[in-house]
Amino acid sequence: MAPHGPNILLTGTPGVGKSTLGQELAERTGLKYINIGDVAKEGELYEGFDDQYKCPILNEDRVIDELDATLTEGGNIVDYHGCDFFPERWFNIVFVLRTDNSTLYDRLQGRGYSGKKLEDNIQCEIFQSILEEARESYKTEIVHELPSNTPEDMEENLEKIIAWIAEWKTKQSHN
Ligand SMILES: Nc1ncnc2c1ncn2[C@@H]1O[C@H](COP(=O)(O)OP(=O)(O)O)[C@@H](O)[C@H]1O
Repeated sequence: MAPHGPNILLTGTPGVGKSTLGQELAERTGLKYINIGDVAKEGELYEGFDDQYKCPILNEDRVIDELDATLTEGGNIVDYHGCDFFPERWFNIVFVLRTDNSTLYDRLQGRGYSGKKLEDNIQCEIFQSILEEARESYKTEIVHELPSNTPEDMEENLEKIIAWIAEWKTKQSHN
């Protein structure tokens, strides 16, 4: 039995609610919440700067090296707006959060996004780019979409994931 619990990936376009859900889920389950953006910032795991988006470029290999031991142990909730560079073996389940365009637009504007950055993120959601990325990177049966528009959605998502964790643990104890 894996004593630390499963590894869960929360992914989706920026602003869909990954960190809000992930932090609350960690509080309720005792799993460890890992925000890839924060890990990169703390360890300065970057390789250059993106002039168009005015943000540093993630050094994906260094992020993987930094987290591999923790993820191999299990019991983590990982939050990132991308999913194709993580080792497939890291995750037991992948949730792709989805938000309606107008709601996402308001959230990103509220966060100070504007111009091309705002439009590109809305397009990313319209084209369901992250959902496709997840389906290409993991077994489709472990990839699940979750609506993330309202506080009620968030509560339902929490309950759904907590129920899944309980089921996962039961299965582990029978192995
Ligand atoms: N299910 C939800 N219903 C309403 N507001 C939400 C929901 N999920 C997130 N939010 C709000 O949307 C904003 C972006 O959420 P955040 O968790 O930072 O997104 P992400 O981590 O995906 O970038 C925050 O202001 C948060 O309070």
